[in-house]
Amino acid sequence: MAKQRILVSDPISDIGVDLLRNHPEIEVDVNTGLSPEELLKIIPSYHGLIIRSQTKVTAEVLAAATELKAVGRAGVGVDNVDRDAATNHGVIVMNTPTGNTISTAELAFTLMLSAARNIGPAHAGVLAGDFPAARKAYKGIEINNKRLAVIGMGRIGAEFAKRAQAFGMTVVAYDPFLTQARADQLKVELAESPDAALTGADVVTLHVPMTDDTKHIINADRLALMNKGALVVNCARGGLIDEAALKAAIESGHIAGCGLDVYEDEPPSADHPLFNLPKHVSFTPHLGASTNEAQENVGIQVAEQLRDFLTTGEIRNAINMPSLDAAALSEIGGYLDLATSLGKFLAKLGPANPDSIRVSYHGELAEKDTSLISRTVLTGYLEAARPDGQVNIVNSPAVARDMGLETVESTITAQTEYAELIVAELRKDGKKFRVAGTIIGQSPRIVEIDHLFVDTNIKGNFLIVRNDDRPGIVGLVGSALGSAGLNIANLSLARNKSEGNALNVIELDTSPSAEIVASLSDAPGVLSVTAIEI
Ligand SMILES: NC(=O)C1=CN([C@@H]2O[C@H](COP(=O)(O)OP(=O)(O)OC[C@H]3O[C@@H](n4cnc5c(N)ncnc54)[C@H](O)[C@@H]3O)[C@@H](O)[C@H]2O)C=CC1
Ligand SMILES: O=C(O)C(=O)COP(=O)(O)O
Repeated sequence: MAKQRILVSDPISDIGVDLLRNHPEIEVDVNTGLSPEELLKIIPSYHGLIIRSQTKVTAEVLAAATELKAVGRAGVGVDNVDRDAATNHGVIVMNTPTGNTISTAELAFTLMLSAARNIGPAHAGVLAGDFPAARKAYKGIEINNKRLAVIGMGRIGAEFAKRAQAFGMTVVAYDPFLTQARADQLKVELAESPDAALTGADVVTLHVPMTDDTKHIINADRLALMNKGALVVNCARGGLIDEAALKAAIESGHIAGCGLDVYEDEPPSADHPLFNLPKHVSFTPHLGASTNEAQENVGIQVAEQLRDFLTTGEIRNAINMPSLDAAALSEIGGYLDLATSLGKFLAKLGPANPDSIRVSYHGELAEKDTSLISRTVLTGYLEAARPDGQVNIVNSPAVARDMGLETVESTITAQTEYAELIVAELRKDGKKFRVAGTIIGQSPRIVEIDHLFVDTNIKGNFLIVRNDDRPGIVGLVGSALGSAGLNIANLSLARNKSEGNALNVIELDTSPSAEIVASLSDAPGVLSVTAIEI
């Protein structure tokens, strides 16, 4: 295998970089602080890209990244990656969701306390020699017995809530994906809307991803619902807050102040409107994940994830693919080659312009997570149409969707004569065409083509011959192949008695020429000949 080249374009821990450097199949370049133009220029030669929040992985970068297979985000937020473009280009995007949870929760909590107690302005006052003036100016707010609204009760939100409860706050959460059971476990009140959470709140802290739905989730109307003298804390993403509305609410005296780690535009300019407020403000430069511990965690995790994906195909923490850890990969890995082959057989033998592609599972396989096998069948099918590497397991569902091809997966526990069976089927205008395969011993086999039982390898040069079911035709085909110097490695015959025809799956040592395929097609009694190379 040629070496996999990884570019690390934002600073990650040395331990993570060394882990990649020490792998014999990986070559790593650390090149941080690149301009967008510089990144565009060098990205075409890399298979993997490791980033934090600075590097913008735009549609333009992804279009230029012709060899790129994976982007690894050492951290949580992937709003700096054009996820749809990545998926369309077949690039997997992974993050490291757990490594910086505690650090970020701790910083957000610190920002709340700092804003409440004027730590920033008071510190500056002491250093400026204004001790008595600072003592007078910076009377604070207690958080004990106050009502905290947490918007987004995921990993960081939950850690913040635990700390707040320990400090005597009552907690209300708005998170449409939070179950009542989890809310009960966390001992938090569950609000039905952001408005309900904010009404009567003394502090709000934000822990949601930045999406079209969450942009400006904190606006003038919602700030007005909070209690007078409330605080706003944001350690998630700047765009969650309408900063102009926040500034106006603080200036009006309704909101006391804010603790912010993130800004609508980063880096913010020195004359950012919120920076000239006199008190109850605390600002940090996007430091949530910047601790020794968090950086070591996410640096190691991202390096391991990228290494494993590029060298073994294991998928962890992907945001545009189902994940597949080593255990699951070893459980279904053997079926992936079979799945590719089923897809390719469908493409060559099935009807043109089908309406849908279906994959169904019989036997024990029906109880496993088969989503990657189904994707692989689909990918094998679509690769036949786009053999230039444009389709892979990441983008095949999107490609199918764009083509209007419906994809269906089903599991059928009814037994077949095989312990496990994968059936891949194309449907068009109500008509069905199917190919089925299984693993016999250690060996994946195609065992059925269009309801006729065969037994053949999944890879090789195949000639699929349909002919009248009468004497002499197999001999005729065999001698024609022999005269063309083509050696038969395996032959599987099936007959369709009711229709009076037969199917031969002939495996050859070398691929047949177009001329021999054409001349066999014209032979008497031969109905069709298809060459498939897998
Ligand atoms: N300042 C910094 O350096 C850091 C910032 N972050 C940011 O913190 C945020 C949260 O991170 P985690 O807690 O690890 O993520 P998470 O995925 O564990 O939690 C996010 C929560 O938001 C909820 N959610 C999604 N859409 C929502 C909506 N429309 N309204 C309300 N809730 C919604 C989800 O159900 C989930 O529970 C992310 O945006 C991440 O980018 C994370 C780490 C460091
Ligand atoms: O993990 C996140 O979402 C963060 O915002 C951390 O960003 P950073 O890796 O410090 O650039």
